[in-house]
Amino acid sequence: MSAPQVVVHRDKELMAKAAAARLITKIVDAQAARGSASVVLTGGRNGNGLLAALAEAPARDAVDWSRLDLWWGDERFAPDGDPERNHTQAREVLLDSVPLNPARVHPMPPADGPYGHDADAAAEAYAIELAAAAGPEDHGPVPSFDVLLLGVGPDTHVASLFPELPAVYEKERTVVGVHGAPKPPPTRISLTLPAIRAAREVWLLAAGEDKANAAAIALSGAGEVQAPAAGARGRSRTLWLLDEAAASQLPRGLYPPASA
Ligand SMILES: O=C(O)[C@H](O)[C@@H](O)[C@H](O)[C@H](O)COP(=O)(O)O
Repeated sequence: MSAPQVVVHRDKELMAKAAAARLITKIVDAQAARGSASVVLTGGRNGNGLLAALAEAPARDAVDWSRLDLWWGDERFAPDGDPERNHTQAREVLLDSVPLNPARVHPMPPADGPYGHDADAAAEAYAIELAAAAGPEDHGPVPSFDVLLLGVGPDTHVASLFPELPAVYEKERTVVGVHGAPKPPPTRISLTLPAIRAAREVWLLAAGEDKANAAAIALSGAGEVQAPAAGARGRSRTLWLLDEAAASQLPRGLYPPASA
């Protein structure tokens, strides 16, 4: 597992733009090297902020959108099209305005789909879909995602893995149903830490004063059960993208701010 790198930007707007530019380059390079790219999206303000910046990026269409595989790190278990769903929000800010191949876009099952209101069955179905997309060169029953994006909660949660709740202890399954999440809605679907750690690169996004404590805890050696963000590591890279407010409690000696 790669040790975290930290890049600090002046504010959340610049962080979103810089992260979008970084993601475009990563996707273009992966497509040049392997013919396609795979990215795992995250929900929340910072995750959607990155997608909105991507939609406006001058280099946006350097990406061959038809050869991009999109997955989700977590989902609020709500009916298809519900404004609360991460998939709905991603469509609104970016996905509906770029020429993706729908067969390569993999939203997590909605609550009114084939699994009804059974989040655990929906999670199992997504795990099967991931396993079907994995190849012999991949690390376990998930594809080797080029970039797995994660927003970070003020309690250090990532995806829908909340401190000390059952999902963060999962070591075998790649996708689980989440019940009683402290961040509404209470019922969710989430990749587990083993699935997150199969990614080539994991990028964690945190902006704002309310994330400063979480970033400091996760980057100062906390355990993954108490601080799930601390367990979100990529195989070859773990990158924290912060604004100055979210970086304000980091031990300066460890992570001097990079260029703003
Ligand atoms: O479904 C969700 O809510 C997200 O996937 C969640 O993990 C989010 O990324 C964090 O809670 C940070 O959210 P903010 O960026 O809005 O603080």
